[in-house]
Amino acid sequence: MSNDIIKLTDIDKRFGTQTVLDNVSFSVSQGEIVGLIGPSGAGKSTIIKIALGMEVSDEGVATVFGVKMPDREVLGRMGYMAQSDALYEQLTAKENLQFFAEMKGIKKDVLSEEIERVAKIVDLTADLDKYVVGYSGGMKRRLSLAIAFLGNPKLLILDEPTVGIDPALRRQIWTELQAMRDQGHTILVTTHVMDEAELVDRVALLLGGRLIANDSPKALESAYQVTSIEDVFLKAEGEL
Ligand SMILES: Nc1ncnc2c1ncn2[C@@H]1O[C@H](COP(=O)(O)OP(=O)(O)OP(=O)(O)O)[C@@H](O)[C@H]1O
Repeated sequence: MSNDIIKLTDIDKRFGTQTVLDNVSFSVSQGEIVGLIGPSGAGKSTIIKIALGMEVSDEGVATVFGVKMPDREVLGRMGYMAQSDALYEQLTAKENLQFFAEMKGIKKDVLSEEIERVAKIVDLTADLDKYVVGYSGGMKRRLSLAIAFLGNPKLLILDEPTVGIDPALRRQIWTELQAMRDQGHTILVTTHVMDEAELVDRVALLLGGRLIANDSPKALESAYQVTSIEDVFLKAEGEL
């Protein structure tokens, strides 16, 4: 059996006359962190939405855990963090976590413990009783991330999870993502932060609607004869 957790095959996506994805095939295997990078508007969020079944491709097939998307049961098995926060601003952070935990079917007897666990990862323990309307942008991002972590899902799909988060906490979050990976979890993450792209197992570089590179950071740096993913990105962009 294949160990592809996410598998996109021959995906084309158009919005009106604009081709956003052009014959993109892409997979994420069990136990790896894949970083999806590319300039703004390259189609990263669209790939994620197609994997989740939130957008329908014009051509091609998207499966997650071997099941064609969208599928309610599969969605319940993953943690997803969208690019814009979908939070209840008039509730406290703890109430938001309680609500999403119940939606995920987390049992009442472990609820408090689970909320404490995810809040700690994103350093929100002291702010759990505050109303989200008073949260800063970075705090809202952290709360969204904590929601994605609820239930310790086997698959995490994170669209720009660290925007607005300060460097020390970003590092802490990446350490956690790598620990999850080491326990066999699978993570697909988009990022604009190039030093984060150095921390993934595989970088998928999207340019002009096509997947133009898909390899480990070290292999890409060597293929492009540069010393950082940022330079891979710049060189690839210049070559297009
Ligand atoms: N629902 C939609 N209707 C029309 N055009 C869309 C829609 N969604 C995305 N697009 C267009 O598709 C292209 C890719 O968008 P997408 O959000 O996937 O890019 P991205 O790589 O995630 O960008 P960013 O890094 O800025 O988040 C953009 O040109 C965007 O304007």
